[in-house]
Amino acid sequence: MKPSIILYKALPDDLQQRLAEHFTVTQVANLKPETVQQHAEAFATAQGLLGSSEKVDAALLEKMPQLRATSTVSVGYDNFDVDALNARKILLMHTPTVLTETVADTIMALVLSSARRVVEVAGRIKSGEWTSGIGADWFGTDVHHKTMGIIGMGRIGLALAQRAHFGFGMPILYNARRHHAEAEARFEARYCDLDSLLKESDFVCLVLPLTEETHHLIGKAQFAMMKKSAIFINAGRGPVVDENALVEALQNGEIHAAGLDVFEKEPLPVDSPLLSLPNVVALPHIGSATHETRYNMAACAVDNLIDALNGKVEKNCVNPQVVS
Ligand SMILES: NC(=O)c1ccc[n+]([C@@H]2O[C@H](COP(=O)([O-])OP(=O)(O)OC[C@H]3O[C@@H](n4cnc5c(N)ncnc54)[C@H](O)[C@@H]3O)[C@@H](O)[C@H]2O)c1
Ligand SMILES: O=C(O)[C@H](O)CO
Repeated sequence: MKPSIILYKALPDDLQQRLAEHFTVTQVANLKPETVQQHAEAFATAQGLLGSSEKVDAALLEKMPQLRATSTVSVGYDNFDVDALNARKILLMHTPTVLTETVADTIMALVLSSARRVVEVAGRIKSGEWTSGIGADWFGTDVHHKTMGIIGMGRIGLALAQRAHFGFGMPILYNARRHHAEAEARFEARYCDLDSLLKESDFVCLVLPLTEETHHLIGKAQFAMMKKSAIFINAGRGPVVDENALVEALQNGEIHAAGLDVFEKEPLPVDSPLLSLPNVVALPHIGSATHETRYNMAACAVDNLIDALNGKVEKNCVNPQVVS
C-alpha cells in the first residue's frame, strides 16, 4: 500500500501526478487547526507532509502520530519546530541551491532600485510629474564601486558577492560565523566583525536565516553605527531586524534608504509606516518568485519527500541524524 501524505500547497499538474504515483495524497488548503480537524483521519495516518509557509509545531505534530518526513518548498525552515521534529525522529527536507541565483538577482534588484530610486521616479512619470528636465531632487546614488557588506555569507551571500564583485566592481565585506576561503579567493571579500561591517559599508545586505541567535540582530544600536548614506537591504527573514528601529532610522535620516523583501509580519500590513516612506522599496517576499525557480523548488520538494520516505537523506536534509 502506498504511504499517505498531506499536501498543503498547490503544485503544477505533473508534480502532483508524480506525488500521486508514490503516495495517497490528501490535499488541504492550509494547516490551520480547523483544517486539521476537518481532515482528522488523513492527518492521523499521514507519513509525509509537503508544502510551505505554514507553521509546523508540536501541536500539529501531535495530530500526526505516523509522520516520518516533512518537505518544505523553501530553503528557510524557521517555521518548523526542529526540536519537536528531532524528538519524534521526523525528517525535515528543504530546497537549498535551486533558488540561490534567483534570490541573488532579487537582492541586486533591491540594491539598484533603492539606490537609483527606480520605483519612486517611475511613479512620478505615471503621475504626470515629468513635465520638464529633471533636477537633482530626482537623482539617485551610484552602486558601482561602492562597498557592499554581506551579513550571512552562505549560498545566497556568495552568489550576491559574485554579482557585486564582477558586475559592479564593488569591494565586498562580510560577516559570518566562519571565514569563507571561497569568498575571499574569488571575490576578494574581507571578513569583518559585525560592527566594522556596519560602519564601513555603503550597502548593508542581510541574507541570514532566522534563528534564536539572529532574532533582532539588527536594531537601534546597529542602525546608529551605519553611515547616514547607507542603504540597508533585507532578503533573509523579517524578524532578524527590529522593524520599529528600522522605521525610526529611515525617518530620522540615520540611514539613507532601504530595500526589503521580508518583514516581521507577512503579508506586510497595509498601514505599515514602511509603505509611506519614499526611501523604501518594499517587495512582497518575491526573492525566489520566478516561474522557473518556483517550479524547480516544487520539483525538488517532491523528490525530497520521495527520498526521505525511502530513507535517503544524503542531500537537502536538515536533520539527517534522526535516522542514523
Ligand atoms: N527573500 C526570499 O525569498 C528568500 C529566499 C531564499 C532564502 N531566504 C533566506 O535566506 C537565508 C539564507 O539562505 P542560504 O541558502 O544562503 O542559506 P545558507 O545556510 O547557505 O547561508 C546562511 C548563512 O548565514 C550564516 N549565519 C547563520 N547565523 C549567523 C549569525 N548569527 N551570524 C552570521 N552569520 C550567520 C551561516 O553560517 C550561513 O553561512 C535562508 O535561511 C532564508 O531565511 C530568503
Ligand atoms: O526560504 C525560502 O526559500 C524563501 O524565503 C521562500 O519562502
